[in-house]
Formats: sequence, structure tokens, C-alpha cells
Amino acid sequence: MLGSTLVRAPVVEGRAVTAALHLHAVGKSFGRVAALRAVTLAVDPGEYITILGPSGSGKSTLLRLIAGFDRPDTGRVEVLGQDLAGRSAHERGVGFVFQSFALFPHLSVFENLAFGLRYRRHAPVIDAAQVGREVDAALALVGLSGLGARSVAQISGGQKQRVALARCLVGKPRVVLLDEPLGALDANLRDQMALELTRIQRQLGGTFLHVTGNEQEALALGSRVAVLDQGALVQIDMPRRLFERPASSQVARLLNCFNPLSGQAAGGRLAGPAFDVPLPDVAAQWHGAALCMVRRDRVQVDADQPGNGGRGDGDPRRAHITGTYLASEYAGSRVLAIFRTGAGAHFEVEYHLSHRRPPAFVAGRRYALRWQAAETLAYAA
Ligand SMILES: Nc1ncnc2c1ncn2[C@@H]1O[C@H](COP(=O)(O)OP(=O)(O)OP(=O)(O)O)[C@@H](O)[C@H]1O
Repeated sequence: MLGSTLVRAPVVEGRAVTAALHLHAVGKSFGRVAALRAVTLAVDPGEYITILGPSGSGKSTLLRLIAGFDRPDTGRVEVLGQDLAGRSAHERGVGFVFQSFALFPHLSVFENLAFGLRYRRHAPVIDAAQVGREVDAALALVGLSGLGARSVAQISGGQKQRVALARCLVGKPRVVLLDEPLGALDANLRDQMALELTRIQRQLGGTFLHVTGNEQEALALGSRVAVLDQGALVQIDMPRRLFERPASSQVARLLNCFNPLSGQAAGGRLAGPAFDVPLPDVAAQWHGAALCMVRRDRVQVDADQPGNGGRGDGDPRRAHITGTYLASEYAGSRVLAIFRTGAGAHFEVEYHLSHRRPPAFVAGRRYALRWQAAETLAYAA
């Protein structure tokens, strides 16, 4: 089977002794732009790591340095303990799946896979029967058995994505790099292919590094998620931990599921334009500029009670602000209800339809938006 031939790191008493991929303080600048700043990351064999970052955060640069398409200015890249400095892209044993698929358009699906096997510099496969077996195994792995004779011009976008993945895997890479692999697919295909990627990775036991700007993709697929911001790795954590405890307000913003409230902290409360809400206990003694992040799915919406001065329903640990309902966005199993606060900012409340349904809000009407102080995240600004 294809998976059994992938190179794995030695394991002692169930613990890997060598990282599959180890970046040591890798830095890269383009002129005055620091694309990567001392990035250090160790990826265990068999891990599926997602790298989440906004546009321009250095995701592609990072992959290009690992793949050997570009060289770091500082630091080093190791695969299974070997320093890759001075090794060309062909000699690294690192596979790359491009967002644009980068297939040879004039070749069949079979030939797209066979090409790399026959013409690679290190250990080319010349025996036609062996080429056939390896290509068939890779096509079976990605669910494309029987499609080998088809021209790549005659297959769908989803199938192209699978061919691109199979073409990478047929070379038995030690590490698989995926550059926004779902970016070119429509929403249905994206969900399907996301499941396929994790199935394939588990089946192979391979090491995958997947970069994306989509927080849901990063959280759903990664066994750990590394967050890249302005060229620096700002947090590496399991998805649940990252979601519940973003290390900074930048990370929380990137997760795209919080409402930010900036104001002045004093006396255990955060006061800002048109709000005055209790801070969580960790920030009870704070004094000065601060930022609270309120999870969209933790907000309760009720009919507003006029004249309460924004102090809420008497529970001092429960925050209360007033918002005017604007509109809702429906996204499959979720609904996002959008309100405007007294300060003119948008405040969003998320309803997961399997848990709770939104009431019938009336556009232009004022509502009370409430949450528990203990459930907010506080950051010094
Ligand atoms: N060849 C280059 N020459 C000059 N600047 C570059 C080059 N490649 C990248 N940069 C700059 O380095 C920074 C990081 O770019 P990079 O493409 O790695 O980001 P990214 O996170 O992959 O972005 P996107 O998600 O938009 O592809 C950006 O400021 C970019 O403009």
C-alpha cells in the first residue's frame, strides 16, 4: 500500500524522537518587508498542522522556504533531523500541493502522476509496471480509480484537486505542504474535500502542513493550529484551546467569532462609547485601556428595557448593552444576527440552529444584548 512506504520517524515507547519538520528561527525579508520573523515550529510525524494567517502574513513564504523554492535569510529547516540548507526542491522529499493545482494540461491524469515518478532525479521509477502500480495506488487513495486515462481538461475542479494531491503523494514525500488547497473549490466541494484530506492523511500516517486564511478550515482540520501574524508565529495550540483562549486580541480577531469592545478599565468594569460592562475576574484590578472580546454565540438577545441606563437586569456579573437590529445572514446551519450599538459599531450574535433558533427580530427595533462577564476574554490594549 502507498502509505506503508512513506518515510516515518523512529518511535521510542510511543514517542517520536525526531520532529518530521523542524523550523528553527526561520526569517525572510523582501527589501524592507519582514515576511517571516524568527519562526520556530516543530511538527511531529503524523501530525496535521494548519497554519492560519491573514493575507500577507507570510504563509506562502513559509511554505516556499520549506519546499526549497526560496532560501531563508536566517535560521534553518530540518526534515526528520536533516538540515535542508543547500538541498534543491527536488532533493528535499517534501511534496507541494498548489492552490491552482498546477497540473500539466496536455497530459492525462495517469501521465500527470507518472511524470514525476519517471523523471525525478532521485531514484526514478523506470519499470512501467511499477509506475502503473504506484499511480493506481495513489489514484485509489484519493478516490479516483479508473480515471487515469481522462485528460485533465475533462475533469471537474474537485477532481483536479484530488489529482494534484495524488501527484504529490505518489512521490512518497516525507512532509506534505498544502497551499490553501481548498481555496479554489466551491463551498460544497470544500467541505467534502476537507473530510477527504483528513481521511487520506490518517490513512497514510503522513505529516501534513496546510496553510489557510479560513479560520473554520484551520480549526476543523488541524490537530494543532499555528497562527501567523505579520510574519511571526503568535500562537500554536490545539483547535479547542485556541478557540477558547486566544493568546492575544489579534488572534481572537482572526478567529472571526468575537465582538470586540474597546474602552477604559476601572473598578472591575469596562466603559466605552455607549457601554459600561463588567470585566471577567482576571481583569478585575485592571486600570487603563483594555479590550474585551465577546463570543458571538454566547450573547442572549431580549426585548430592551428602556431607562435602565445600560446597567442591565441587576446581576452585576452580567453585561448588558443595547443594540438596534439591522439584518441577519444565513449560512447553512448558522444564522448571524447583526445589531448596531449606540456607538455605531456592529455587534453580531450567532445562532447555531442545532442549539437555538433566533427569535423573529424586527429591523430598526432596539434589543438588550446580554452575556456573562466570566465568558468574555479581556486583553490589555
Ligand atoms: N517575492 C516577493 N517580493 C517582495 N515581497 C514579497 C515577495 N513575496 C512575498 N512578499 C511580501 O511578503 C509578505 C508575506 O507574503 P506572503 O505571500 O507569504 O503572504 P500570505 O500570507 O501567503 O498572503 P496571501 O494569503 O495573500 O497569499 C507580504 O508583505 C508580501 O507582499
